[in-house]
Amino acid sequence: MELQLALDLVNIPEAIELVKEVEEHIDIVEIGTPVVINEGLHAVKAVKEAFPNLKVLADLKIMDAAGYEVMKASEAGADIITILGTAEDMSIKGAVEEAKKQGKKILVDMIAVKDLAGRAKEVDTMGVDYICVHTGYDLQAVGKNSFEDLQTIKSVVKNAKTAIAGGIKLETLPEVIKVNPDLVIVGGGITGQADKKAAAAKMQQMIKEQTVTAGLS
Ligand SMILES: O=C(CO)[C@H](O)[C@H](O)COP(=O)(O)O
Repeated sequence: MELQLALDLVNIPEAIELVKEVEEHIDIVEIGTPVVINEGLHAVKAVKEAFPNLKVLADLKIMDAAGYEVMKASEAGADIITILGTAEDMSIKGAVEEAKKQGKKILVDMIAVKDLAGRAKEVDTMGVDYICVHTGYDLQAVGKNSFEDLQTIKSVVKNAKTAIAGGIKLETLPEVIKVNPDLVIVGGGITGQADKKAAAAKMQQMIKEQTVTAGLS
């Protein structure tokens, strides 16, 4: 099980400072959609250059022109690129094809997918690397989370790795990791803490303990 730090509300220098604090406790840095909107793919390039040993995920939430956008993110140094589960099958297949050409990975974000089990089964046949349940900020604001959705995809996904994002905090992490996703994505649960390093370290420790308990190490 891996830990991904999501950076959504920072500029490039702030992103680099933040990652410096927690780099030893995370596996993947996400350049969040708002950062890409504000800074462009320069943010992906700058973070990858500053931390070549960390994987960088570009949260483009691609909806169309997938092959081209995967190519541009790959050129900027992204290791993993996101596409929406609500995109056309042809777009998802195009993203996978380009990612394979570039030696990169595709994460499908299932935000706003209505038939989660059905769509997860379909997407799982398309060669994607990760399928991620996600409660976005707008639904977090009304008290929603993706914990049950994680169980749903765990029961139907046979090929891809599973991931979860959206409002995960230290207090709710145990509920998440007991379902054994392959990837846990945390933004505000680390970046909103006064001691970010301690929060990331604690989360990493809890994930490692669960991975050993489940015999997945
Ligand atoms: O993709 C995102 C928002 O669309 C966020 O990066 C993701 O939800 C993780 O951040 P947080 O833990 O703060 O919810």
